[in-house]
Amino acid sequence: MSIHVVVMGVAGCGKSTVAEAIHERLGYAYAEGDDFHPQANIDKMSAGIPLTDEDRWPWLNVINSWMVAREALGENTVVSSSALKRSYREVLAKDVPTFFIHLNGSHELIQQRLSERKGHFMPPALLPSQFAILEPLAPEENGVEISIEGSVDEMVDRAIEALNAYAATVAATVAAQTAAQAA
Ligand SMILES: Nc1ncnc2c1ncn2[C@@H]1O[C@H](COP(=O)(O)OP(=O)(O)OP(=O)(O)O)[C@@H](O)[C@H]1O
Ligand SMILES: O=C(O)[C@H](O)[C@@H](O)[C@H](O)[C@H](O)CO
Repeated sequence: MSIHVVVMGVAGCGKSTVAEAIHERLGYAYAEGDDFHPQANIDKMSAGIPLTDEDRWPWLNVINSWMVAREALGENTVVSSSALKRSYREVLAKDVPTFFIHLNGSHELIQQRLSERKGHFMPPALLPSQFAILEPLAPEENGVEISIEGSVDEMVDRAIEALNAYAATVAATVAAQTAAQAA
């Protein structure tokens, strides 16, 4: 069983930064979730208009298909995707065991990081609309919430520590299944 990670949270929380670090440090196949948006979605956000559920379903399904294809190849994956609502996460995790890492921080901190970022289509003015629909992970969902406070290295270390703990539980489950089959 492969491991599939979605790094989630509102725009500018650090998803790409953390997902790239997981790719670099652990070798998981990596995709930038924004690259799967149809051009119409990018145009809409660039114009300062929040996406609707209808805008997001096709995008979420394409990301899910990407993960399902890699699961079939036995690859581990990491992808950045805001995954703001539980219903979105259910689409992402369809037919593939998915671990969510929610990067959480204050509106003020993320607004500040967004306003300092250069060359990205997402206007900082859309941040309130992202927080307005954000549904944090429920206890029964497969994932963890980590703080984005501090340096990039501190944030990445927290994410990798959480992922390693999850990977250990997956390895233990696989070992137990193998032992049961051999018995
Ligand atoms: N811990 C941190 N300390 C300082 N700056 C950070 C930290 N984490 C991320 N940043 C910076 O904040 C900005 C947003 O990070 P990033 O682009 O990774 O977020 P994102 O969630 O992928 O954004 P989007 O959803 O818009 O694609 C970037 O300029 C990044 O370099
Ligand atoms: O669901 C959404 O509204 C979008 O995915 C946004 O979150 C952006 O794509 C991303 O965060 C880039 O800033």
